[in-house]
Amino acid sequence: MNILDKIIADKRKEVALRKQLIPVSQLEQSVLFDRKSPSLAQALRDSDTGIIAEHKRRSPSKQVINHNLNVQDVATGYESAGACGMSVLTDGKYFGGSLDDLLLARASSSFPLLRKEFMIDEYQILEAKAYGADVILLIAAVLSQSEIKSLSEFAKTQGMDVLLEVHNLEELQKSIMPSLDMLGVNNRNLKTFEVSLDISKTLSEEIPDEFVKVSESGISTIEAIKELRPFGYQGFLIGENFMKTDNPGRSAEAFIKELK
Ligand SMILES: O=P(O)(O)OC[C@@H](O)[C@@H](O)c1c[nH]c2ccccc12
Repeated sequence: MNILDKIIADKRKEVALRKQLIPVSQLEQSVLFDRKSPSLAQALRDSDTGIIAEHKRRSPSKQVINHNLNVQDVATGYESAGACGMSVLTDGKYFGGSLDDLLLARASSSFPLLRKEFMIDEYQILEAKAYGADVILLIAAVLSQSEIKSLSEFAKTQGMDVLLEVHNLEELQKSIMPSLDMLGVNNRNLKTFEVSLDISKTLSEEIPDEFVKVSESGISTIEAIKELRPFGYQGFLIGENFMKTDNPGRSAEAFIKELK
């Protein structure tokens, strides 16, 4: 079993239990449920920098990134740095995150928040909303075409933006559909952890113009972004490069300033 299969097997068990613990009717009572979600896709279109900054304590590829931070400070820092939005890892076992991280980020910011999670069930979309997210991620490597369709259409009925992530042409071709807002190319292979920006470059021409193009992972320099922009990318998802520092907000601020 590769790591991605393991993550999904664990996630199925987790979601089954969560559904029993907190029924949908209770999620819908969240005061955050009736918020109007700001659009990340629109923020990226309107931006001249396009940074989506991530909160990630650890990952299967890097055991420890940073365990000393407070997610509220990170959210405040990213927002005042001028990031278009923030991605919050909510998976506990592999990434050290939680739904509470999302809630705490929401409590101290008002920019678009992406729930970074392995989504396999509509229930998780309602959870995302109840805990303050505006955007969901769908990963083509772990979903069928019909799952992508039903989950993305459901998210749209909830007023949320959808970022669909691919890593190769086959995943991209099965995924293109009108219920997506952004297409993300993950430069990291989630099965082998190999990173190459060339993936973003080669897949870019296959992404129709109506979607906002996002390049994800392994971005640590201004040069990388300048290299990717001519391929049509308007969004850049950056985690480790900010999170490995003592003050991710300040690191993001310096990065964004230099990019302008
Ligand atoms: O830390 P990086 O290399 O800047 O990467 C951020 C983000 O792209 C990465 O965390 C990510 C992209 N797709 C994912 C799917 C699940 C978990 C994590 C991810």
